[in-house]
Amino acid sequence: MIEVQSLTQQFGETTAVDTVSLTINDGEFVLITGPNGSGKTTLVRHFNGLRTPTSGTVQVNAMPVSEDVVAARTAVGMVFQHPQDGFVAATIGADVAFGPENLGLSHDEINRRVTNALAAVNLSDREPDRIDSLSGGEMARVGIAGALAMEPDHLVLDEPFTGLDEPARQSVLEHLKTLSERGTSVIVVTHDLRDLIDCCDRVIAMNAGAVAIDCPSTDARDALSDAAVYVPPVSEPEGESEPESL
Ligand SMILES: Nc1ncnc2c1ncn2[C@@H]1O[C@H](COP(=O)(O)OP(=O)(O)OP(=O)(O)O)[C@@H](O)[C@H]1O
Repeated sequence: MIEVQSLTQQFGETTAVDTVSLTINDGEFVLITGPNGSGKTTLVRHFNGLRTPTSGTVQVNAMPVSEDVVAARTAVGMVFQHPQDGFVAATIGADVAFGPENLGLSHDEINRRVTNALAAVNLSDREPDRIDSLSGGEMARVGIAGALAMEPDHLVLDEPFTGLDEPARQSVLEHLKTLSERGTSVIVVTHDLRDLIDCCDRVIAMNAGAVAIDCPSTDARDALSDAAVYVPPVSEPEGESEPESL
């Protein structure tokens, strides 16, 4: 469980996160949406201690993040945009294996995790390929695979679908649904609600650092439409979405 209590993050005059309290239960699939600059990324960076709160607390699995950042980083996997900044190895296979290797797992277990993670992002059998030969979308998929291979209790993905083609998007989405059904909390920060809204359990919309909407996914279309957030229909082709506003 991730519990956020009265979390505030100030950057100079800017209040990026404003007194946010929320709980994310094990196995919940949560979308966090909202306009640019509404505080989504700053909020989720607190889930594994990448930021220090101005005030308030975050607890992961009942342990304050500030008291055990290592435990929080083990429990909460993060996938950010620009994964190339975090690559540590020359090939896809070596990079995805790097995290599990550091957990001291057996060779067979590492292989199992790498194989599953690469299958989830449609990169099966690409272990030997050099990272520096990949396209942007392929790099994004390797970044996701690296986090999946860690099999964290909670998985946070910030705009994970940017640059992914539709088969890769569907494959990752299916994998995230399965993870959540098996008890992993999945938290996706996105502007691209499309079919995600029908796959998740809950939608949180932020505005000006605060939680503006927090509702079950079944109520989300009405709630977001009342708040003037544009939700494209499921069948709408890519590229025809209008920007959302809140
Ligand atoms: N390191 C920082 N230093 C100063 N201001 C920051 C920093 N990080 C974020 N901010 C500010 O905090 C506010 C919230 O930013 P944040 O990136 O959390 O929003 P977001 O909802 O994730 O936006 P986007 O949809 O554009 O990714 C913005 O006004 C941003 O400029």
